[in-house]
Amino acid sequence: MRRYGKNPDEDDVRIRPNRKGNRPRTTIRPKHEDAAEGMVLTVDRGRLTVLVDDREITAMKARELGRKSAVVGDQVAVVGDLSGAKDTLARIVRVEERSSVLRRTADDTDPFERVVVANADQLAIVTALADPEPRPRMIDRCLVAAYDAGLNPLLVLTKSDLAPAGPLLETYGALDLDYVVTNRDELLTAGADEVLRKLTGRVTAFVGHSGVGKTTLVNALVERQRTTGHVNAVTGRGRHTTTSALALPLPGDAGWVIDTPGVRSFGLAHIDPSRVIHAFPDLEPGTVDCPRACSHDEPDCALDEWVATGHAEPARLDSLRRLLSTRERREGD
Ligand SMILES: Nc1nc2c(ncn2[C@@H]2O[C@H](COP(=O)(O)OP(=O)(O)OP(=O)(O)O)[C@@H](O)[C@H]2O)c(=O)[nH]1
Ligand SMILES: [Zn+2]
Repeated sequence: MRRYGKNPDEDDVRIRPNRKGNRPRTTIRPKHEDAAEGMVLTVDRGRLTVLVDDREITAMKARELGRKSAVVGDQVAVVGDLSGAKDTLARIVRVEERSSVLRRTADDTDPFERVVVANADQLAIVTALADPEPRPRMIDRCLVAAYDAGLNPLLVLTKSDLAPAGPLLETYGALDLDYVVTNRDELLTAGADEVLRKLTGRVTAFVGHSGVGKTTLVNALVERQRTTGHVNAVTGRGRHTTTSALALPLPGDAGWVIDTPGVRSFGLAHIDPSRVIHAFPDLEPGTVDCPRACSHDEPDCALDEWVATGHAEPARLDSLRRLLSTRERREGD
């Protein structure tokens, strides 16, 4: 089930005045200076849905982009028919520089490494507290992917009616993670405000295994828009067509949720330990005395001394080492 808010037949799209209308034209980009900027909402076999102002436009890559791909979350420049009318097709002539990339490494079922989402700043790791049982290995892998990509990890623990969150949170205590605990009844009666607070002002990519309640949660987050009257053009099209990620706006321009169906965990072969350690500012300075290309889990690693001399908590080093060791495990662990 993937429902998300809007009835595709509703024709209630509110067009806002062009917020960028008075932006001075730049002379730095002589080509396509008339291009409009937009955000990629979803990708379906070469057709991209791009939000330009408040219009959903179908576009394809211009030939000049070559092999460069545009993914969900990308800011792109589009030219051509930008009306968003049926059967029109605009062209993407430029993909703007990305502030972050969330990658998926090649695995058995998909031989290509891909960028899954661009420009996210948070990764929501959706895990049920029971049914299905939490899989700490999977959470660890997602954490490593988040740290590697420079995204803030957010643990979203669902189905709190079935089991307490305490034991799982204890496992991650040393990481001082952002988290939120929720369940379906609460979402349906009290609303999703508590979760929304963690998403406000951010672009959050959601990952989670099948059955953890991700759809229930995302629906609750997006559903509210109907009742608040903030209508968006995003959710009508392309919803059921694709396994691509899908960007959904939060009510009141509060941020974006990017659902990533089919991305249940991350292959981690591409991950560079030094980028992961960057997420451990208390440990990072201790690595200056490490041997070159230290795995940080070897006898000469300087982090043992760093912790022994009281610069950081031993539990933090344990957590870091546990995370780094997940790189050797297979996807699906
Ligand atoms: N007990 C309980 N069940 C829940 C809760 N949230 C969702 N469920 C049930 O768990 C099942 C999976 O929920 P979904 O929201 O479809 O989960 P999903 O992660 O999107 O799973 P897929 O649709 O398979 O990708 C459904 O039967 C839901 O009714 C909850 O908070 N508590
Ligand atoms: Zn080291």
